[in-house]
Amino acid sequence: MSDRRGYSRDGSRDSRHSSSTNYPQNYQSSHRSSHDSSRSNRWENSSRDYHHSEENSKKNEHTPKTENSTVIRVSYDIVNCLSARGNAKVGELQDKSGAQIQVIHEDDNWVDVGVQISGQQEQIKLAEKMIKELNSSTSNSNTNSSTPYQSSSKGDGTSLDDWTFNAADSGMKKPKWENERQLDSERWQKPSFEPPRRQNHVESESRHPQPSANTLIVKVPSGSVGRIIGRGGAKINELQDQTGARIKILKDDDNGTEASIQITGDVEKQKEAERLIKELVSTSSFPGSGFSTNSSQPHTVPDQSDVAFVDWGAVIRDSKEASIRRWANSPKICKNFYIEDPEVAVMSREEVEKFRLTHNNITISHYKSDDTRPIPNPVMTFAQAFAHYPELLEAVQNQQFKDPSPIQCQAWPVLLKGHDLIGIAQTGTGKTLAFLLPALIHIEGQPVTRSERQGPSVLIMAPTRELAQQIEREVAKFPWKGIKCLCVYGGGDRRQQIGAVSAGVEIVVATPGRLYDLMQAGALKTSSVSYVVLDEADRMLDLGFEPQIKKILIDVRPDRQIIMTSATWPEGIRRIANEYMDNPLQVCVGTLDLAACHSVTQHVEILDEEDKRQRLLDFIRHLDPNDKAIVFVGRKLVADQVASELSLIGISCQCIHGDREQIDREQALADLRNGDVRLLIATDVASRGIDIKDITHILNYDFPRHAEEYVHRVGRTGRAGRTGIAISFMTREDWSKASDLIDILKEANQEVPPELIRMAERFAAWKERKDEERQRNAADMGGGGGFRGRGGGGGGGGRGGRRGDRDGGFGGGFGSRRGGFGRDFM
Ligand SMILES: Nc1ncnc2c1ncn2[C@@H]1O[C@H](COP(=O)(O)OP(=O)(O)OP(=O)(O)O)[C@@H](O)[C@H]1O
Repeated sequence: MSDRRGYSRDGSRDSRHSSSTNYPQNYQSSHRSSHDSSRSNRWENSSRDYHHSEENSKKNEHTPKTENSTVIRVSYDIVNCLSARGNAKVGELQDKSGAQIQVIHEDDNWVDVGVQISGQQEQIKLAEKMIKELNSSTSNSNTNSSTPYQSSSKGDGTSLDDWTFNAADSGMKKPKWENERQLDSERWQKPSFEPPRRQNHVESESRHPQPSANTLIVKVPSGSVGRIIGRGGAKINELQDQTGARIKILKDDDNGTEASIQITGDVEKQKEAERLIKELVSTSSFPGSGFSTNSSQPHTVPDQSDVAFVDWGAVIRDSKEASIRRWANSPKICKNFYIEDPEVAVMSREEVEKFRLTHNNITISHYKSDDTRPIPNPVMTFAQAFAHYPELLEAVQNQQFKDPSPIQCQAWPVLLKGHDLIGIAQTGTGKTLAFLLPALIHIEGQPVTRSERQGPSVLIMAPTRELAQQIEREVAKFPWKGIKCLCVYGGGDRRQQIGAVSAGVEIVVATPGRLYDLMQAGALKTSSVSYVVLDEADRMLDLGFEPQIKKILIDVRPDRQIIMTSATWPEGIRRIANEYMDNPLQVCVGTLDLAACHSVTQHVEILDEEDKRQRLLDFIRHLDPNDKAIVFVGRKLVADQVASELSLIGISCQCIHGDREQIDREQALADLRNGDVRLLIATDVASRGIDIKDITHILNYDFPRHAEEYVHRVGRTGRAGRTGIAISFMTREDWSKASDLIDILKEANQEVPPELIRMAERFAAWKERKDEERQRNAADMGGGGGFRGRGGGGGGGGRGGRRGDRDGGFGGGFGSRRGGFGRDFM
């Protein structure tokens, strides 16, 4: 009988292995994660626990636990706390409670925020209790602060100290290897529910003011508080980063018209923060945005009429001029190396349009409307781009590529002409080579000889170590003129990296954090850098690298050439483009909407959480021995659990996530690349850029939090013109993501399961009901205006132009994607 849930290579479901209960040979060895004895102990221990948990699950067979979901409403203070440091607290609470916790950001609600908790009843209860504790720890520190936490379910008042015991007593699975972790990490120590470090710091300062930590209290209209906090705390974090002061929302006044903002730090920082807050409040559409200050320190704070508003336009102009002055005496650089091939030059307009259309609809446009420079025609062959660099052409031809990919056809003329470029093309379509070959020519063509330069000429920034290493590997495929490339990333040997930089390299590929670190230490000089690439720029912003990127770019000469590439182009990244690029040309292949690679067949399965494990086994069972698959999960803990459980039943696999040692992460990818294992369990640390050509299947075991991540995960298969299959498990907790997924499936002409459509409809109806309820509540409160009133003009800001930025949609996780969202889940 056919197993209707099997998938064949061409994407159709088949029954090839339905009668077999054995796993393919390749999946029968043990889990290859061990490089040291402690780790192998860990897997041995987990083996015992796995069997133990199997016994438990057998015992529980007749008392199935149902997945539930509840939504509680919490204040922005709590959300700040939850989402700070890349949602560290959410990850921690999820790990501890076993529940899924998701903040539901609503566009037009500045009053409070819904937090959805899903899982087993006891998990929900536990998570709720912990959030509640979090709430009280936050509100305790906010003297006189009211407690805006409301919950639809009751807490029993058990203290957190009890929780450690409750977790064990509740029968929650806690394998031995996790206990082992308890010894060397704080993860399983008695839970501490302090707010993240920065907030903590504020609190301790406010309780015990120190001479250097001055405190300034600023009054603002209550209705403007939401704007100061920003979505998920994004604005307040930005203000803190920008000024160095610590900012805390204290409370409403008695009649709810004013709120107090506490600013801590030295006087200059306070003033700067106050000025920015004032500007923010004054530019809001809140009527009568009064503003008052009251400081515990002797410095006088002018009232509103005395404070001059900052002309940011002028500030930016000044800073640009200062930068030009700073670099005025630097040697000239050359950016235009383009000699247009005669065949390309004579292409008629119609021919150019036809070529672009038939090459996956290449579009190219000026990014800024007042830019009128001519747009170069695309090249059609490698020779048309590189005939003047025969050795480079030979290196390309050695790769046996048939033709340039569409992004390469159009990007090469643009980059060789010296323009800045925004390059958006589907996953696996050769974006790396698109920026790399012009980079090599740029390095070689500078007037200052390589030996006279003060450091590298090309900086390539990438969001993850693995992607940085992959780019380095791609560079190595094109040896030319002895150009050297170095990859630096956090987790690598810093001293060795410094030594290698000092020895002289032309290209540095780096993650922004380590790059900035080396620059700060004076080990890496950027005075000769004239070509900068931000690869997967949107992801770098998600991971909170924006401050480092900005600081790095300040230290690079302003007339440099900049390239940004990605398969997805959310709103946040446009800001960086506007700020740092010089009239870029934007090349887009395919649609600018989120689009998965069309050579991937996409399937969606709607199931219950508890059925996932079985379906995973079915999936593995139906793989061919030559297939290779990545199974994406949402959390590091789940990655470990799945990998260990598979290994225990004889299925060989590797595992990669952000908590693993760098050497293990590298080994995991190497094993998959070499075919030593054919199955990789991964978090989103592997969702971008990883280029392993023969990956045939992607399984989204946990559905991703953002539409962009869906597109990138799916893009690990079907690369460079191959085909692939992606299967996504969705549970009802993922209902907020259904609509965006439908759009992506439709765009790629994929089958849309009716169940998915119903899921999207149910979510839309729920959202509409909630909106109406909120409107009714606001009307009952007399139109808002108080702290808890509607913020008026503040709503809607920051909505991405891309679907993936929709809150309540894919972004239904934490809307604040800055400040390191992804990191703790990777
Ligand atoms: N013109 C080409 N023809 C065939 N293969 C190519 C061509 N250019 C690059 N490749 C290969 O295609 C693979 C994917 O390229 P690359 O990693 O640059 O894709 P990408 O667009 O950056 O994908 P992602 O968005 O997933 O990072 C690489 O192995 C690369 O060597």
